Formats: sequence, C-alpha cells, structure tokens
Amino acid sequence: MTAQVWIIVAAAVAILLVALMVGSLLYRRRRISLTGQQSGATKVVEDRSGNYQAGGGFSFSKGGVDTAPPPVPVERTDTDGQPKVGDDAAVPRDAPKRPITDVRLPDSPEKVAPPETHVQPPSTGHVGHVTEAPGAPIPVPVPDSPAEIDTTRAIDEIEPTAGRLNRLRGRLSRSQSAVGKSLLGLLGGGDLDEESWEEVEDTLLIADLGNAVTAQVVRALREQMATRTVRTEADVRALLKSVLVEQLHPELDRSIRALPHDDHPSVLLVVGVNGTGKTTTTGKLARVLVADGRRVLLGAADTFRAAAADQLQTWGQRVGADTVRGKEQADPASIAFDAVSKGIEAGVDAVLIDTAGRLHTKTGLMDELGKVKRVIEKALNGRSAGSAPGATVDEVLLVLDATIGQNGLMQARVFADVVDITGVVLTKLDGTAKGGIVFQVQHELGVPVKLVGLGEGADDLAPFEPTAFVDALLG
Ligand SMILES: Nc1nc2c(ncn2[C@@H]2O[C@H](COP(=O)(O)OP(=O)(O)OP(=O)(O)O)[C@@H](O)[C@H]2O)c(=O)[nH]1
Repeated sequence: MTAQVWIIVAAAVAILLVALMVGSLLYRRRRISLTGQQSGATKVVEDRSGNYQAGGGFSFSKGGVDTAPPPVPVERTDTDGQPKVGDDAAVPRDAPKRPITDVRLPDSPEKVAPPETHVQPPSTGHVGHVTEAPGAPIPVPVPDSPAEIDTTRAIDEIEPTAGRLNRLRGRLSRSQSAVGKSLLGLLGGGDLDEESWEEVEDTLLIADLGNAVTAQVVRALREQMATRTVRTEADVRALLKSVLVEQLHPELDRSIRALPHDDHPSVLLVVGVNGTGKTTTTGKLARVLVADGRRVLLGAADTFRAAAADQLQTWGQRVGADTVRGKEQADPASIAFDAVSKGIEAGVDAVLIDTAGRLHTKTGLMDELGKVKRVIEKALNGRSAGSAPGATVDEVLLVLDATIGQNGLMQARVFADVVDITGVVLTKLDGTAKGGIVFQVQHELGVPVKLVGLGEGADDLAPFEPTAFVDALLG
C-alpha cells in the first residue's frame, strides 16, 4: 500500500471516530433531557397537611331570612350517649323541669336593674361609645380585677378572616388524620371479610361517630364497594370522602346570622356548659366581625364566674368593642336586656351575648337561658313605637368541647331542649382525635356545625366546611 492509501485510511478512521463521539454525545444529551422531563412529570407535590382549606372566609347572613334548606330529619337510632353510671350529671332527672312560662320576666324595661356599662377609651372607631339612656346616671365602671383590664392597650391586628383554614388546617389534620389513615388502610386491602368490616366499624366508633352514623357509613361503603370499581388507593379515598361528606350534610346553611336588620342589630347568644370555650369563642367571633367591618357590642351575661366578664371585656378592648356587664351574680337577663337596648341605641351591627353555663343538672339555670332569650325579644320589640313586632334572637350558638366526646352530645341534647339552637361551635378540635363528634352532633340535633375552634390563639376560629374537614380526616 502506498503512503497515499494509508493517509486515506487514517482520515476515514478519524472521521469515523469523530462521528462516533458526536453520536454518543447526542445520545447522552437526549437521555439526560428525557430523564429530566420524566422526573418533572411524575413529581407530584404531596400535601401531607390534610388539605383542610377553603376558598372563602366566614359567611354572614341576616337572621329571619330563611336561606336554609329544610332541616335534616333526624332519627334517633342510637342508644349510645344515654346516661350511664357516673353520668347522672348529664340529664336532669332529679328535679321537675320548670317551664319557661313560669319564669318571671321583668314587667317593663324600667324594672330591669341597670347593669354597669364600661365605656371604653377612644378606639379605632369600630364601635360608637355606649351611653346610658338620657336622664339615667352613668354608672362608674368598677372592674373586678383592674389589673386584668388595661384600658390603654392598643387595638389588636386581626388575622385576615379569608384563608383562615389554610393557616389552621395543619392543626386539624395532625389530630384527625390517624383515623383516616386507618380507614384507608383497611378499605384499601382488597375484598373485605366480616372481620375487616368490624374493624372499619370500630375505627369509626373510636373516632366518636356514634352508633347511628357509623352504621350508615358502613352500610353506604359496603353498598358502593359492591357496585363500584374500587381498585386503587385513589378510588378508596374518593369513595370514603363522598360517603363521609354526605353524612355531614354540606347543603346545610352554615352562615352566621350576624348581619344587622334595617332598624336593629343582629343578636347572637352564645350558650354551653362552662369551660367549653364560650367566652373565648365570643371574643374570637367579635374579632372576625370587626375584621369584616362590623360594629360589635358584647354582653357579659356570664355572671356566675367572676372573671368571665373581665375576660370578655378584655377581648372587646383588644378589638375596640364595648362590653355591657354587671356585678357578679347579677341577673344575666337584665344584662342581656341592657346590652341589646344599648346596641340598638348605639346603632351597632351585632350584639354578642356570652351566657353562663353551669352544669345542666341545674334546671333553674337552663330556664334562665329561656328567660334571657325572652327578655332580649322584649328589648328588641320595644325598641320604638312603630317597630315591627316579632324580632328575635338571630343566632343561638351552642359551644361544645370536642375533647369530651359523648358527654358533649349529652350536653347538646339538654341545651336543645331548652333553647332553639341554630348552630354549633366545636372547640378544641386541635387537641383531639375524636372529631367524629361533628357527625353525631349534626345527626342528633339536625343543626349544622358552623364554626370550629382550632387553638387558644385569638384568631384560631374557622368556619366549618364538610369537604375540607373530611380531607383533613383522610390526611
Ligand atoms: N386548645 C384549645 N383551647 C380552647 C379553644 N377554645 C377555648 N379554649 C380554651 O378553653 C378554656 C376555657 O375557655 P372559656 O372561654 O373560658 O370557657 P367558658 O365556656 O367561657 O367557661 P366559663 O366562663 O367558665 O363558663 C380556655 O383556657 C380557652 O383558652 C380551642 O379551640 N382550642
């Protein structure tokens, strides 16, 4: 071979080598970009916070405007929750119930002992100052524990009400998701035998859904699993979600009837057993209303516990809402009467009245609640000569402590016998895995859970939303 031929061969080999290198490079680049795309496509951001969120914030409506669908027919099918040994504080059986008609009402507004009105220092202008009726002496405010009432403190910044659930959803899911995980685990295990169904039932009972709701949930799950194709974890989750949400009756009107009427404020009564979080809830709700641009007046009708009025007044001061209060052991009805009268006079939007809730075995106290309501109606209907009759309390919120489970239900039954509850506030849901009480309360009372307390913080109150709640439950 000549040198020329060798040169040609060497050049051909060199060209081949270069082509191979370029090809390999291109091939590797393609592989890298493909891997990148694949990982991007499959990387799903997993939200482990329970997804307890809602698009909107609190919803308010005007009382008397019936926007609610007809109440859910409630069938008492469970025998659960009946008084047991050691529970005899639950249902008053030892004393005959005094009918509300026997409770003496003040004959006329003038005969109601005037409680003291604590006039707040100038505030942000959220609320006009409450003054006594012309001619009446202005009582000197005498706080029970002056140290607790700092009238110079600045008005609080209130957390935005919209998106509250986003902030609080983690708290709920932390306490509730164990139940959801266990249900998903059981139902995701393929064909369920009787033993597994019993485990599903036990899990629901442990979460405090109660016998009746548990039976309904299990029946619906069995029916639907027999007729639907449920293969993947996503199928199980979707099925469980739809069954649980349906049990929570998402169609119920959960708006808070706190919008003012044409000629008088809305009146909200906050009732419940002591320690459930009534005063705290009243304060938190006042903050929500103030943040919504409403003018609020608070009525401290919990005269049983000395510090309750101070506590409420402090809540009021923090948002610039005035508080009408009386002396310890004063007649709660007279304070409620005065608060509503002052609210009308001052032209506020909403009057929130915190009541005392001693043990419900004290039938006298429960009757007193009826009296408070009657007296408020008297104040509302006597507001002016030409005022239309028939004005009533717009919202009666029953506060229940979620951590006490079945006892809460017994309390609910007793309160429901005494006043027409229009909504339930479930507090301390941040500290319990027994959120299933929500299902039971609604099932028994036919009244929606409207608000949930998710912590001790001033803004730890959120509207209740069935879908978001079930999402949190399922983790
Ligand atoms: N973790 C938690 N604690 C709460 C919640 N709501 C209220 N609390 C706490 O529960 C305790 C009792 O609350 P109060 O508002 O004083 O209860 P009350 O029903 O008014 O009690 P009385 O005035 O005695 O009738 C307080 O320590 C509150 O901070 C909540 O949603 N979560």
